[in-house]
Amino acid sequence: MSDLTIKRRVMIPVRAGDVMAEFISFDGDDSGKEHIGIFFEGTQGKEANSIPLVRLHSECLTGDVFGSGRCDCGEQLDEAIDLINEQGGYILYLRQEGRGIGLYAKLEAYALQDKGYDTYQANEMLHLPDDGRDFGIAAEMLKALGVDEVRLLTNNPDKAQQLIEHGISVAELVPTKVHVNQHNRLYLETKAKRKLHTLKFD
Ligand SMILES: Nc1nc2c(ncn2[C@@H]2O[C@H](COP(=O)(O)OP(=O)(O)OP(=O)(O)O)[C@@H](O)[C@H]2O)c(=O)[nH]1
Ligand SMILES: [Zn+2]
Repeated sequence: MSDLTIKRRVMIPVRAGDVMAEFISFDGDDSGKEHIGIFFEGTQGKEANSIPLVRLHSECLTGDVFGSGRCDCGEQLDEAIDLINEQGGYILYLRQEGRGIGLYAKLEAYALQDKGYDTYQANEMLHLPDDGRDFGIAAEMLKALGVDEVRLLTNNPDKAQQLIEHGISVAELVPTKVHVNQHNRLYLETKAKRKLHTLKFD
């Protein structure tokens, strides 16, 4: 049983009102992180996809809000809104900035990357975990939402693994596009090598 319960559901017209999204808060998460569920009803109708498309999106202020070219988070979030608004499902916006190390530490890691270290070496030099994220909270959020089976939008097999370990069925892995630019190629290649992300480059 999940200890999380839904606290509030509020409709917010996003993308300048083009897309209706329901933002959902939760009670019962001791971390105080304020993870958010975002529900999209789906423009294709319920019959098209009975299993919700779900993205576990780790917060990235630089990418999500400012469109940073150092990563692909902003583009992935846009892609997720497009697809999930069509097909119906949820974005779980997880407050796991910098793969869980926080924004200030991510900036420290970026400063080291500017000296030639890769993303994972930089975290090691800061004595921080290369990935401090626990996706168990996402499974609890899904259970509170009454969702026990998902189609998961990700290139990160660890997310699916962790959901399954916490009792959520993953019916399908839906890959995200590879949003490569002149700044983030090394970051994406490192991710593919170190984290077994399934990224297909041109
Ligand atoms: N520590 C650290 N975190 C980063 C760096 N670049 C991006 N991030 C964070 O990485 C998180 C996104 O995770 P990724 O590993 O890019 O992708 P993923 O979410 O595991 O996998 P996908 O579902 O395929 O997108 C966000 O929280 C970003 O803030 C970096 O250089 N160092
Ligand atoms: Zn990012």
